[in-house]
Amino acid sequence: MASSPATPSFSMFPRFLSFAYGVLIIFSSFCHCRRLQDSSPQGLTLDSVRDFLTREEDTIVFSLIERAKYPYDSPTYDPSYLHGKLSPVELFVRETEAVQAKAGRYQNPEEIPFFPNNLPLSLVPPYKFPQVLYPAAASVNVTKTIWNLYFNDLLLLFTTKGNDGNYALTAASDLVCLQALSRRINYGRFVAEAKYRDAPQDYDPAIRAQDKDALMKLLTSESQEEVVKRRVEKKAMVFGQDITLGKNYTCDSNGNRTNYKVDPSVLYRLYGDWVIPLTKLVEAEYLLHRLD
Ligand SMILES: O=C(O)C(=O)C[C@]1(C(=O)O)C=C[C@@H](O)C=C1
Repeated sequence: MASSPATPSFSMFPRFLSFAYGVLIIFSSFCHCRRLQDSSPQGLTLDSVRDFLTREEDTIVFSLIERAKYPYDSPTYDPSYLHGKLSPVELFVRETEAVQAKAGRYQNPEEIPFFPNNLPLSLVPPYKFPQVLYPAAASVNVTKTIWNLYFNDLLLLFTTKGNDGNYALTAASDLVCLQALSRRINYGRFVAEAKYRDAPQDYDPAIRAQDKDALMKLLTSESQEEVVKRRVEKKAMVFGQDITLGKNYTCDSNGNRTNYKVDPSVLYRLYGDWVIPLTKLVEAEYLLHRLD
């Protein structure tokens, strides 16, 4: 029996709907990709990367304040304590990084593990983080230096002597400090990329000559460094003071409070001697590969 003229167009309707839906999906994902492509180059400016570094200061200051709740707790750093090759802190960091890798932490190019070998794959669906770094330079990092610096020098400057048995808590606090420092310092890759995009003509000759000293000079802003050191010292004063309802805090002869949880001068020194120089080193090493 011949079908009525209305029947074929009715049966086409679901196919038309799925076709329209398909077009809509393709169009919306195209718009999404365009947004990512559009936003990344414009979003990466010297102001935006400096905003990121400023916000990271809060995380660093708070993480040191948290670690300072516990004494040094030397068994945390002693491999013989576990009768093996790893100290409790190294065991803690390796195991935590494995869990965080599964949860997708290292999909974000801002995050770099301390022990990248043999990490499990992420179990979460990939997220399209904007890829703003130059691929040949993106893997530059100084995590090993940060690790050694933290345990050999920094920790002793802001923890009290002693042992209260809280080794898991000290190791957990150490990892938060390490991750905050690493994120800040290795963000030098993004700072360098922003500076390079601003004025490639200034950097290209030094990159071609592989002249690290010249790059260091170009990257340095002494006035900005002073602002950063003073601000982080002030944050240590504000975040690390005891909050009381009465005026029962201790003061020095100038009337300044003295009972901070982490000595603000340690923060000034940490930034002046290590954080800023290492960030600059990352910036320079990144740029050395910017034309590879
Ligand atoms: O803000 C910049 O221009 C940076 O490169 C960052 C930074 C820093 O680590 O805080 C590093 C080098 C400059 O001399 C000033 C500051």
